[in-house]
Amino acid sequence: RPRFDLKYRIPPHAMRYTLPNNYSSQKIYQPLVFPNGTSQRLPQTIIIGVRKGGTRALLEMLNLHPDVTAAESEIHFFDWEENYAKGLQWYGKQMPLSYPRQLTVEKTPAYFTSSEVPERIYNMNKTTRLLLILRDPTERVISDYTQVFFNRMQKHKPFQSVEEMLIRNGRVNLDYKAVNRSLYYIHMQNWLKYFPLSQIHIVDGDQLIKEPFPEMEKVERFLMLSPRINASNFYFNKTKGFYCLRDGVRERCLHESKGRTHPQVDSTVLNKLHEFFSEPNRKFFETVGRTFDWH
Ligand SMILES: Nc1ncnc2c1ncn2[C@@H]1O[C@H](COP(=O)(O)OS(=O)(=O)O)[C@@H](OP(=O)(O)O)[C@H]1O
Repeated sequence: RPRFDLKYRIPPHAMRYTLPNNYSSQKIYQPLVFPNGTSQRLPQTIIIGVRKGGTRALLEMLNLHPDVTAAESEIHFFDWEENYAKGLQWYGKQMPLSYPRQLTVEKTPAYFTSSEVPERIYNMNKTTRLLLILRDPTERVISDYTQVFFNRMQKHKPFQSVEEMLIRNGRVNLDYKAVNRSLYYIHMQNWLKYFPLSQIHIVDGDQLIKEPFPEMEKVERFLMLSPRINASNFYFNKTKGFYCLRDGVRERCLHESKGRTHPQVDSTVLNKLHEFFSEPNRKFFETVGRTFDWH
């Protein structure tokens, strides 16, 4: 066995003097291996966001691959202090059982915009392959608004119109978190302090809506998975207005909270948003060396 494996068998207090300065006891994770070879492995790939980018669709589509297992719910390990404090053992226990040949993936859309997360993922495993799904920033803001609007409406809480939220004193309201989340280049810079661009695959969320298969082929290639996802895994459902998934005989669409009708937004407000995002978008394209078909 390679020598470094030893570190997983020696208790941390006994290793104090041989460990590097930046060592964190959180690095130790020992999953229980069942007789059939399955265990709850830490994710080798993480869908880091963006919120409302299409993270659920991406996770479910990736999960069609036989060599992928996905954590069902959003774990919020790296962005919620109370979870992070529970350590890697806790994180590992949130993962599905997998065979050694399988990749484990989790998605928490808030990771992308949480400044402390890149370093924490790096500390867990600097070879983690990151998936980032992005959508036209203006569309994303409106989707974000729509989600909060629905939640508040369901709870019979008051809500403001999208225009009131977006515009303050005639300008785009930077205090509105949804606007900040769409400033992709700012958040991307945090990730690039820890991960090379080659380790972050950006999925075009607008394309994933229109034509999921080619986007998923790119994801397979990035993750070095054999090409097992097929065009026949997707079919367009007219009632839903989106592609749904076919896995053998099983057909299913995403939950009704995915693909909601957005409110009609005043055209001057929309134009202001498009104008507002044009410079941040340009900076983002420059940062990642790639352009997207955004307004
Ligand atoms: N196939 C398919 N079916 C349904 N919805 C799809 C699909 N592909 C992408 N999308 C888009 O995913 C958007 C929701 O994004 P997320 O899953 O990232 O949202 S969340 O942050 O987890 O709440 C969701 O945003 P809204 O349209 O605003 O509801 C969808 O546009």
